[in-house]
Amino acid sequence: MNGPLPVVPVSILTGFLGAGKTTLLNRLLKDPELADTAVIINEFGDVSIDHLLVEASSDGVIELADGCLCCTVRGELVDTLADLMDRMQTGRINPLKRVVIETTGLADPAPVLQSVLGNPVIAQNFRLDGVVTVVDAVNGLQTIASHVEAMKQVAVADRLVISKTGLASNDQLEALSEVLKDLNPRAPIIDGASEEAGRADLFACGLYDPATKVADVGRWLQDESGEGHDHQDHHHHHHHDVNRHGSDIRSFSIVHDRPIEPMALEMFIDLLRSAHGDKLLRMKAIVAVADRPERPVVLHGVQTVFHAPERLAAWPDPTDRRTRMVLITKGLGEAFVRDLFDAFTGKPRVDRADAQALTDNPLAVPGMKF
Ligand SMILES: Nc1nc2c(ncn2[C@@H]2O[C@H](COP(=O)(O)OP(=O)(O)OP(=O)(O)O)[C@@H](O)[C@H]2O)c(=O)[nH]1
Repeated sequence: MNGPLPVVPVSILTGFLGAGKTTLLNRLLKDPELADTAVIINEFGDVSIDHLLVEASSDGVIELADGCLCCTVRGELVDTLADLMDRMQTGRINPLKRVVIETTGLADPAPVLQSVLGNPVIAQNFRLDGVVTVVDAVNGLQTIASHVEAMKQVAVADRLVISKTGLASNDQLEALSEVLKDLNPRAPIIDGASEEAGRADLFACGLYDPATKVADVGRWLQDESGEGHDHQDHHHHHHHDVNRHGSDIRSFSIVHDRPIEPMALEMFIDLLRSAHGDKLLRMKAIVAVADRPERPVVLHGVQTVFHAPERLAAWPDPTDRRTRMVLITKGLGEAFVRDLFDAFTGKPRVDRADAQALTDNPLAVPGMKF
């Protein structure tokens, strides 16, 4: 038999909704240095899209679906790490050089860190080596000011990567850097567009040390280490984990099985963005568009910013060509968005306005002008 396996470094990739975690990860995974890396991704919502968009060979990506890593799925993370160790020990997988955990954008990082730092079994086999936090240059300031999770993600980081620098002004970048330095004076700030951000050693930060962070970090970790924490309470209630993040935050999805007319899609997105963008924390979709249904379009909305749509060459899973849309909203109800979608995609209901009525009468929906 072989001797004990070396302790595997675990890195955490975090950052608020839509900051650019998956984009950065996809870039990093091209570095051959990350060949023997297991990636654990976690997303909100009952419809999975992320795993379709991470460009790694599928056996390296483990998905923890449905729920947020800092809440319901925390136990699942510990089980997954234990299972990886078991598979290495029994030779079913090659020894891993590293594990990368990509958290959901709403994750409070403290319980995630505590899962690795504070669990005695996990700590025997894994060590926390690097928390990398992605901050969006356009929305970052606003997001840190309004979401405590985003602020904590910055404070716990070993390295801060600013994404979307090309979309922001110098003033925006300077103001953001000031805030980042206040919250986390020791973490280097790296331009996401730089070569440095794309190299595997971004993740290699050395053993995680809360003492190098602002004093609050130690306290957050301490708070999470107690047993009987109310995370358990969320276990049996689908969607309830979202409530940890504020009672007006909702995650829901829309699935549609017929291709959507390009114009209808554009109007739906336009209206959602212009009238309700501030309430739309995140929108992610893979869409069958009627002009070329065999080549789906991927859409990303992050607050009022909608990124350029991307046409995929083919469906990631050819057996499932349904349009899938995941939304995370704050103060914007599921029924409202669903009705709007139905109105534009030609599923009128007897008691509700259909698309024609909506476009004939711009006052029918506030803010709509075509
Ligand atoms: N222009 C530009 N766009 C970016 C950059 N990074 C990410 N994006 C875009 O931002 C959108 C969201 O990026 P993702 O990588 O999916 O963000 P995420 O943090 O993984 O999102 P969640 O998992 O939903 O929290 C996508 O449309 C990306 O193409 C960047 O550096 N520049």
